[in-house]
Amino acid sequence: TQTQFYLHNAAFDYINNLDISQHKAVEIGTMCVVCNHCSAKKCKYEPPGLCCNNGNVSLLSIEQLPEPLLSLMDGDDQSSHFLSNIRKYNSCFQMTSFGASKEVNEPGLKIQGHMYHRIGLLLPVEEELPKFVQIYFMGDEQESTDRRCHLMPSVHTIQSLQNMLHEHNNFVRSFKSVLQDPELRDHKVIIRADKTPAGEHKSRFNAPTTNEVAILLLDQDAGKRDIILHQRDDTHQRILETHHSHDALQYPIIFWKGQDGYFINILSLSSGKKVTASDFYNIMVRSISSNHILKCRELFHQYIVDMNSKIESECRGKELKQFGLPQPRTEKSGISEEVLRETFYNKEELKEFVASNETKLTSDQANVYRKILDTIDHGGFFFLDAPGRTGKTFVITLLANLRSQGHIALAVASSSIASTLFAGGRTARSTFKLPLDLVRYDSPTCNISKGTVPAQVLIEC
Ligand SMILES: Nc1ncnc2c1ncn2[C@@H]1O[C@H](COP(=O)(O)OP(=O)(O)OP(=O)(O)O)[C@@H](O)[C@H]1O
Repeated sequence: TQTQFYLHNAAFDYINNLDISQHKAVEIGTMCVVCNHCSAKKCKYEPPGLCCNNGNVSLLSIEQLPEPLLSLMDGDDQSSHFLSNIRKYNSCFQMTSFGASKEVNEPGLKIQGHMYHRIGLLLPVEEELPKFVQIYFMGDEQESTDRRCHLMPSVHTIQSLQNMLHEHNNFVRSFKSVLQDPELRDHKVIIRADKTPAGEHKSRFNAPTTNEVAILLLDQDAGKRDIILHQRDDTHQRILETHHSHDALQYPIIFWKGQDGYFINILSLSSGKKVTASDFYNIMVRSISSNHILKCRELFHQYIVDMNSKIESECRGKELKQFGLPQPRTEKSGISEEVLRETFYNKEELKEFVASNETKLTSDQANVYRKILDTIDHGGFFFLDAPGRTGKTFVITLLANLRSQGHIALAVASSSIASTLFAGGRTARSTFKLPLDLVRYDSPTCNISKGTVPAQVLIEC
């Protein structure tokens, strides 16, 4: 049936309009299991250690929201309007831009490729309207509200959220103090990617604390992963997903205080091992009544997609076994890349090719072809010589017959150009590791050691 066929290689060939959960072999189910340690919600078959690693990772308790956010999340008159438009409200206050390498033009949040966030200048360049973080520093409170109301025309809510962030958000407060100091106006501001709070050792905690947020260093040397904000130069910087300030700069409605998100050096309290992004965010979305992230509707969806991309980017370069996936077959497991290269032909296609071309052989060609094939089992040497354009290459390509039966047939030629005549063709020099500096050796030998994979390939061919 279509669904049986569909699951084969489904992860590599995603089809948007097929509902994979309908397949009888797929059970996603509801998130009906709650972890005893961290209260994270999980699906039935997710392992116990998936969230907090059986209590080994713990995050700080969630602080109560300040007003007006508390009422807006918890059902005052404005609440339903706010929650229905929460992504728009967040965009009014986000300090970084949100982008993807490919956007899909469909309703809802649909993107493809990599997601990224960029941050620009603290102050707008001349004749440009302030945007993102610049709106916080427009000078006049009313002007900032008006600018934000272009995006979300709800003056009262915008104004009260703006006041809340000016009062509570560590980034806004820190940036403001830099901008207000005339002596610092031409300095760049660095938000360090790796930091240890003054007087503390980083292994003391396994969750970032709010009072270490927004460490701003002026005009020091910046590392590759640091965020640099210029006040004057017209530059935009892409923020790495694994920077601790990434989440707070993009989601001020969720991280109203500028709290840290995941960063790559968080250590587990008990084991001292590094906490992964996946551990961190599984606990972030834990089910406890005070967890306002779960109430953020579309903003929560965006956040989940964004954090998933962060987890994926952290996974790049790791081994499959770390995710419980089967390892590719390697040299140690008996089949190496070299053997795979010589056996990875589509046998059915080759059989068709051979069947349709064998019948075309002239009697002389067929004679040569049969003689070579008959010698395969006990070995032999042949030198095929005939006038040009009489079909020597044609006969040799028909030795695809061997590959169609799963045998190894190495196609080698003396030059690279000649080797392109054959499928899988390589130069004799590289295939047999022929020594090039014949002058220096009395009896030069090929550099293929016994018991190695190249030797195995030659033995099998
Ligand atoms: N029996 C055959 N039936 C159909 N086409 C053939 C046959 N033998 C050879 N050809 C075609 O004739 C052309 C020349 O053949 P091929 O390139 O194999 O000759 P060659 O002897 O290798 O030439 P050269 O010595 O110049 O390299 C090719 O297009 C090939 O497909």
